[in-house]
Amino acid sequence: MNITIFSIGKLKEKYLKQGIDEYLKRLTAYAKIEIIELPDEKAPETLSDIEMEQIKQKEGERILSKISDDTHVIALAIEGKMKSSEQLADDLDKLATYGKSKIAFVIGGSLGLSSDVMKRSNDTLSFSKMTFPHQLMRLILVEQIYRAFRINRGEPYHK
Ligand SMILES: C[S@@+](CC[C@H](N)C(=O)[O-])C[C@H]1O[C@@H](n2cnc3c(N)ncnc32)[C@H](O)[C@@H]1O
Repeated sequence: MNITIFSIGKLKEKYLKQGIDEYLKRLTAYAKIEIIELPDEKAPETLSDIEMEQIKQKEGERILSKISDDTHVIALAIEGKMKSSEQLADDLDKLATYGKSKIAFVIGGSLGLSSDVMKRSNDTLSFSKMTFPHQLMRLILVEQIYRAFRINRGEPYHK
């Protein structure tokens, strides 16, 4: 399985980078996984609704230009579907069974994902009603992908 995580904005915090690198290393035993970081648009504090939409639109175009038609896209969104770790594991297992080998997870920038990205997405994933910073979201996501593979292989992992 080829998993790509598209993420808007730079990863700046060293402690998060170390955590993400650790899970990426562990994941090499299960899948080909890479993170593609795409530049964010400057978003000053005071923006009109139209300006916010334009920013999301531009960031969304950057994401969509990198995604091939045969990719199964899962958008991370607060208002997305909440799933257990076992459900995510089952989703990945089913995708592999049905021959879907290219999976993309998409993490938005400070304003979230554009409507075009949401439309292109085959599924959505919410990690709760809380808002997480995109950098931390990456770490949580790679841990959950790792957990999913461990569950699917029946391998022990701390509960
Ligand atoms: C700082 S958040 C954006 C917040 C923005 N106001 C919104 O409503 O989407 C940056 C990105 O992290 C991801 N994210 C943050 N919290 C999340 C959550 N609880 N569940 C799923 N994704 C989340 C989403 O992809 C979001 O676009």
